[in-house]
Amino acid sequence: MDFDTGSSDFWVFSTLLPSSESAGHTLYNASASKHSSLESGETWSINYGDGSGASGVIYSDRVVLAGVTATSQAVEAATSVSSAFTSDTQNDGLVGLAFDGLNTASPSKVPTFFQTVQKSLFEPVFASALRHNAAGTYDFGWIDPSKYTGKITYTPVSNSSGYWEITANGYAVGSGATVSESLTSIVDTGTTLIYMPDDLLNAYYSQVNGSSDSSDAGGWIFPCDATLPDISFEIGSKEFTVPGSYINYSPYTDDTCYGGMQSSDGFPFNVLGDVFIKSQYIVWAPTVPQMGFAAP
Ligand SMILES: O[C@H]1CN[C@@H](c2nc(-c3ccc(C(F)(F)F)cc3)no2)C1
Repeated sequence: MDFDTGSSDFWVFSTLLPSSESAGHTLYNASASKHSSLESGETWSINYGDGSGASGVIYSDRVVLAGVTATSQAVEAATSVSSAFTSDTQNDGLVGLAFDGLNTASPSKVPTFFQTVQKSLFEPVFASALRHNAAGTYDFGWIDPSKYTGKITYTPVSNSSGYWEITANGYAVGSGATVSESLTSIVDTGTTLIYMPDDLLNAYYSQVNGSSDSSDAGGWIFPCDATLPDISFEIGSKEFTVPGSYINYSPYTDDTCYGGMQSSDGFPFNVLGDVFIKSQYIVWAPTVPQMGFAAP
């Protein structure tokens, strides 16, 4: 399952899909499930930032995820998925972890898995400990002191948009001075890269010899052997640093690489995606709402 703090639908590949769309996936079969019942009249249809999407009907069923049991969870069963989902055979559905506003169920919205279980948890929080080039973890219901160092710094979340939206107060490139700039950003585990304004990108990539904003590549590229400075974001009163090596996202040509931080120009907000999220231990507390950040 793909855990996505940028959406609020809990959906799964199902036996209701045509086999051309479900080949290679593990399928939810409501009719073979002891506790399932159709939520008649309820449908859902979602589109993601990259244009992919899925739609279907809704059952309630007993769901166990990460050892946490939802005795009656709205399970959005796909009857149609876009080709990108069919091709991503590592993924049999999405666990939306954002707020109500983004749920696509109609005519009535349905709760996310976390909304269903949060009252039963030791603490109504979940925490992400994603890692660079290594498996990460999500914890539900508790904060694991073995996964972070120092103090957790909390910052308020604005959830009126349905997203985990925070405002960073500035940034620093490498060991440079902090530039004060209000950066309204969503923190989205389902988005891979960091997306920030052009002035920040120019300040950053100007420190990378041979970098350029390439229309062919669709963003900033640089020589793969370039030394990349760290980028720090000021959240609350503290700096949270992404190691420069995380900004070397992927090879573009034999010797040029594509940046893990690209332009948010034209977006309704900036995005702190996985390139940022995996540099921190993050506590997600929807009942406040607030988020906590600590170095891993
Ligand atoms: O919409 C925003 C909400 N969070 C971001 C997000 N995007 C996806 C996604 C997952 C899998 C695929 C596919 F398998 F390749 F199709 C595509 C998109 N999951 O979260 C963007």
